[in-house]
Amino acid sequence: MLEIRNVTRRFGKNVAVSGVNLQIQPGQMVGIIGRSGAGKSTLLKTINRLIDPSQGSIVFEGTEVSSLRGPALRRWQRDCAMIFQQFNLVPRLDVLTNVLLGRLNHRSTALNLLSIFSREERIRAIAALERLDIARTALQPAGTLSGGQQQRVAIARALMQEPKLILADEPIASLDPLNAKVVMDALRDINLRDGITVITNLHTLDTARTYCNRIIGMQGGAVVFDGAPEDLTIEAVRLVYGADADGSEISEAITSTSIRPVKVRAPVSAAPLEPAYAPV
Ligand SMILES: Nc1ncnc2c1ncn2[C@@H]1O[C@H](COP(=O)(O)OP(=O)(O)OP(=O)(O)O)[C@@H](O)[C@H]1O
Repeated sequence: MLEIRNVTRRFGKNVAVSGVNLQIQPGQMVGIIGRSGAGKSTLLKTINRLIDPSQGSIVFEGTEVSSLRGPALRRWQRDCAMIFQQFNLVPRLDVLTNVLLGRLNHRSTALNLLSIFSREERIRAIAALERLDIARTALQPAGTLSGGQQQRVAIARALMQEPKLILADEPIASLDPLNAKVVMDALRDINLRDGITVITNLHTLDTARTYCNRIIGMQGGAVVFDGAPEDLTIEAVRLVYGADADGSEISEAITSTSIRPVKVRAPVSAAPLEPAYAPV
């Protein structure tokens, strides 16, 4: 179990995450929603220790990960794979090598310096690519792939880490609806078949409702909603997102980052990943 105990993170005077307490059971698929600046990314990054909490602690299976250093911290970051909106691949390296980079924290520094990967590691990397239906791209430079394919490479790289947790920071925010569905389906498959806990920031409510069995809503750095998708009533949504400044209805395709809502044309439930937003 992952426990976030009274975690606060400040940047100067700005409180990005404020007194967050959460317990996340193994195997959950958790969606974090909230407006831009609500603290979603900061919370995920404190779990992975890309950012350290200013106060509070994070405990995983009885180990306080918020105080780990050196090799123990690297082992935690291996157990806790991270997927980013912008994929974070090495564009000039081929896809297979990008996936193999997921093994780095499993190996000695010498092997890493020599970039020597075993036959078994290569077979596993190809199997991960096959699972995500992109094995045919294995020898292409990662930068030549579409956004959806690159995100699938990033997921294959995460799988190579053999993680206990996958943290995904707006994994579909840069993708078109079809690729967004492919990526979310892949994360759900990993969650269901491998039992890996997935915690993902999402910028649309309908995606959170469709894929997650628990939704956490953040507002001003604090958790203001924590429950099942069916408990996310319109009142709860208003609590998370606040009342719309222009008085327009909050839509299921409400966004948190670089995209802003426009007047919605049709009930979104009919088309879960249909975008009802326009690029800024
Ligand atoms: N490295 C940083 N230095 C200073 N302030 C930061 C830093 N990272 C985040 N913040 C601030 O912390 C607050 C929360 O940011 P965060 O990125 O966690 O929000 P978010 O909910 O993920 O937003 P978005 O959906 O836009 O990514 C914001 O006010 C942001 O400006």
